[in-house]
Amino acid sequence: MTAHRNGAPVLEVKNLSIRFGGLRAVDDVSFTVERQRITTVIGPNGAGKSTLFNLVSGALRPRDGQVLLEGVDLTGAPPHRLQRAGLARSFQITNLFPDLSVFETLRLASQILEPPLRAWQPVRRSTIAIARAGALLERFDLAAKAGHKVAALSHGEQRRLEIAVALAGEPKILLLDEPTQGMSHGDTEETAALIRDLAADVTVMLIEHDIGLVMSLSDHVVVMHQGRVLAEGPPAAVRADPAVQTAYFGHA
Ligand SMILES: Nc1ncnc2c1ncn2[C@@H]1O[C@H](COP(=O)(O)OP(=O)(O)OP(=O)(O)O)[C@@H](O)[C@H]1O
Repeated sequence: MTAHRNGAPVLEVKNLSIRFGGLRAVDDVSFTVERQRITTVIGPNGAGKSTLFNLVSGALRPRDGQVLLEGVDLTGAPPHRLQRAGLARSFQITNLFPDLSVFETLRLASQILEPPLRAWQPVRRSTIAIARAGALLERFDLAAKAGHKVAALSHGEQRRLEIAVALAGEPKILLLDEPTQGMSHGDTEETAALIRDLAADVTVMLIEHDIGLVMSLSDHVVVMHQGRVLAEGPPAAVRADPAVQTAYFGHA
């Protein structure tokens, strides 16, 4: 399977829908994520952004619609299968193990690159995973912290490590759920630069509330409102859209 299989986009979401009781949390949502572009999903609280991410990453099964990764229908596939197929997700809530070292965290995350029959061999022989962990330490400027426990890292370093963990398996698409949430201004700027840098290697799709960041970071913006796609397009065009002004910014 080549990276450019059939020339299909990295991710296609077609008519995706889910209901919680009577609530149409995601309602007939369709859009395309093109390769090596940063696509951002925005929308007011409760618009359905997290639910959409849960559907795309396999945490929830849709009632209707399809999720295609490079043209392959993976609708309803469990998260581990989507991960093997090249979809990685980094969570809003820090989900690192505080007592593991930074290096061990990255080596474990890179274990997916080892051939399946070698996955359970003694870890010192996991040469691919060890090499990948070393490269990630350099890339994410964490080499000086390799032996430190995750708990000893600053908030910004932990977020960098989370992104490194998500990239460890060399995914085709990386989903980031509010990557700058709770960060100081300095850490936000640093993370934005990191995401821009990442986009050269991997397609990025994110949920982000910081509208300044959305405007400066995104190639494509999808605006959700009440479970539906209200508008999509380049950031400036979306921001100027009167329907978006009303629904999202609270004025026309
Ligand atoms: N498991 C669930 N059961 C019932 N209702 C849910 C569930 N998950 C989400 N919802 C509801 O679905 C709607 C969409 O929620 P969702 O979390 O996807 O919105 P969001 O755009 O991510 O919001 P926020 O910006 O506040 O995170 C909301 O009304 C929410 O209360």
